[in-house]
Amino acid sequence: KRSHHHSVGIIGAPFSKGQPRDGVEKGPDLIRAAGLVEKLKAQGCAVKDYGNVTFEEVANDEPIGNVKRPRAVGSANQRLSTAVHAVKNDGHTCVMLGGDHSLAIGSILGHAAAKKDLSVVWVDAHADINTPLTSPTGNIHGQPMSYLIHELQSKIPVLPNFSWIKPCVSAKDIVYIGLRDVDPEEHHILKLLGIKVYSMTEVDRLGIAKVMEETCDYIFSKVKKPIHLSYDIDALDPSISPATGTPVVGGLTYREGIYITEHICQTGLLSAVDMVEVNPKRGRTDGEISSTVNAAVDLIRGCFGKLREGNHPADYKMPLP
Ligand SMILES: O=C(O)[C@H]1NCCC[C@H]1CCC[B-](O)(O)O
Ligand SMILES: [Mn+2]
Ligand SMILES: [Mn+2]
Ligand SMILES: [Mn+2]
Repeated sequence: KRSHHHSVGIIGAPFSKGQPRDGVEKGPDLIRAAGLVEKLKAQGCAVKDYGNVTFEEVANDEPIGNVKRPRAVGSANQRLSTAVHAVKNDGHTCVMLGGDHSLAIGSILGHAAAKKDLSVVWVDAHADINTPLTSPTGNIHGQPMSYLIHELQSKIPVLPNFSWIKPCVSAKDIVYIGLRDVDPEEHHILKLLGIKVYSMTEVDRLGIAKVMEETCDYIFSKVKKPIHLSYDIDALDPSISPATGTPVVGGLTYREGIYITEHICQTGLLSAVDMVEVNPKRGRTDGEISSTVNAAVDLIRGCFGKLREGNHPADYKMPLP
């Protein structure tokens, strides 16, 4: 039995109520259908697919203030956090397939329940750090980080089905990569908390290799913490991943996106990864959908050792005549 460098636990989270567009709940099964499990096994990973989380129907989920579908989002994330906690307790690196980015609430909290001190690398066109009171849309996929950060808790109102949520990440343990569409209120929060941000300007100025070098120096500067990588597919340029809810021009190239996951992998500290916001209904052609889904698969493969130079098993022996 070949030794496995990576042991992967996959959870599907077919959930869309953190935002208004149908289709993103199809992400998990589309990513599986593109061969994620088989491809991870082919590159030497041990893989266990835990299936999809089932979410309860919530009736009369009226907005609270302008916060939309709070009860469904709170309930879904509580169930997801339980599932992620179990995967971590089984000793795997957890892969959470979304679904919209509100699911990072449950993914990060479930991860933190198993590994108390986390660093978060958030790869996204967006900061997703609006509070319920600053959000311009009320869509919770634009807010997940606000519920998780210790320093923001005085700004968070009580919401139904959110009482189980306790902050688990410090501002100093967060790095953003890929930002290019940030609300003014979010920008104020990022500056107020002094959160490390590599926007697309820094990606252009420094180059992705320097961004990743600095990211790792920053999050490991004091003590090495397990990494939670939360990857919104809309971090990539829409020329690569158009089938998503909130595409923004001027994104990461496919190569930059892959470099991020290759680099995170080689730290040996990746403990959980989210791959969210793949929405087939936002692709205008089958080609746009497959380009988006295949990018998601390739990014995850980069998290678990796939290298563009090639790979070969440690125990490989050339055939002899
Ligand atoms: O808070 C919001 O609704 C908006 N704020 C500015 C960016 C776009 C949108 C949030 C997008 C959420 B994401 O990153 O999960 O797609
Ligand atoms: Mn986004
Ligand atoms: Mn996002
Ligand atoms: Mn999105």
